[in-house]
Formats: sequence, C-alpha cells, structure tokens
Amino acid sequence: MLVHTPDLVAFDLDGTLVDSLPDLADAIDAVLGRLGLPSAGEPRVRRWIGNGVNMLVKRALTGELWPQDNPPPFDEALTMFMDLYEANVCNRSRLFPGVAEALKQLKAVGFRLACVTNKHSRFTRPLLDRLGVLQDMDFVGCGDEFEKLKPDPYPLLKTAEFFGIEPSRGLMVGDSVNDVKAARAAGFMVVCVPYGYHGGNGVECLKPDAVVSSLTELPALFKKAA
Ligand SMILES: O=C(O)COP(=O)(O)O
Ligand SMILES: [Mg+2]
Repeated sequence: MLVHTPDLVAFDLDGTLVDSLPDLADAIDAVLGRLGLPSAGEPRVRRWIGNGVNMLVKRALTGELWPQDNPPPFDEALTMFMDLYEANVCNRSRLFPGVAEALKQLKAVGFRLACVTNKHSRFTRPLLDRLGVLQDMDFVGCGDEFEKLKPDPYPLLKTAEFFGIEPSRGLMVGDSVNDVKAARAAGFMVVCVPYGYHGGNGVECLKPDAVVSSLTELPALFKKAA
C-alpha cells in the first residue's frame, strides 16, 4: 500500500523495464571466450546484473558476487565488453509484458516519469530508444552520470531535485535490493516487480510498499492510495 499518489515515478531499467539478460549474457560470454575463459551462461549472468558495468565485468572474471580488487585483465575485458555490448545492445532484449502500455497510460494522465538505472549511458538511451520508450521518459539518469550508484540514495535525490519535488512524493519501481535500499534512504516510496534479477529470494523479503506483477497494475495502486 502506498501512503500517497506519487508526483514522480522513477523506473529501474534492467529487470524492471527491460529483459536485457540475453544480450548481456551474450556479450559477457563473447568477452570470456576471447580471453580463453569458459562461458558463464544466462543463469549466472542473471545474478551479476544490477551493480553497474564495472561490477558485472569483475564478477564475470572472478565468478564471485563481491570481488575485492580489479582482477586482471580487467581493463581489457571492460573495453571489450563496452564495445561488444554497445554494438549488440538490443538483439534479443525486450520490454517486459505491460511496460509499453503502462508508460503510455501513466504519461497520458500526467505523471512525470524517469528511468534511474545503474546501467552505463552508452547502453541506456540507445536501448530505451530501440524499444520505443525513450520518449516516454522526462528524465534518464545513468550509472556513470551520478557520483554514486544505487543502493546509495544519491541518484534518486538528484532525480527529485531535477523535478523540484520532495523525495517523499517520488516512487521508485524496481526489481532488486539496490532499488529498495536507494528508495528507503532517499525517502521515496517503493514498489517491486517479481520478475526481474533480484537474486535468490523473492522481492517480498525486501519489504517494498507493494509488489506488482506487471506495471499495468500501477494506476490501480495509485487510486487506492490517499
Ligand atoms: O547493473 C546494471 O548495469 C543496471 O542495473 P539496473 O538497471 O537494474 O539499475
Ligand atoms: Mg534492476
């Protein structure tokens, strides 16, 4: 349940708006292959998405979820991944069901919409554009454009500032612990989708204000709010 109807709805990208796993996994496996390392495959890459591109590449090189240092050959692997994924950012990636309709509907009734992602700007706008939803966003903030990534509240606080709204009037819609922690620390409301890349446990464990199985359920949720 939401305490009130939001003035601003900020969406996470990977695992919330877009099922980007197939293209991310293909690019990671291509990098690993070029380095003579065994491929990772979609189930493992799924768990590595969400903390930005540097962390994704580190995780792929080490196989660890929380690697300490930059493992060699990190710089080479990162450059390779950036170029490969940028060139193949939307081969198999698709909007999750209901996303296009929900964004158009929310926009039509006057909500301000943003995409606040840890994804790099080299991938984010081209991907949203290819999937036909970039024009629905009043603001797009990417991982490399903020001083800190989610779960830090900084990206959401900057987004609220951009719109000139109180953080308590903002809603974050996301798929992972990073989104919930960022929203709570910023003072945003938070709703989760269960279909994304949230690791092993269900999103209910993250204690969001609500869980929606499709973004098309958001308007009904807002109607019930004060
Ligand atoms: O890890 C990433 O690059 C993107 O993650 P996000 O869109 O879920 O914030
Ligand atoms: Mg996500």
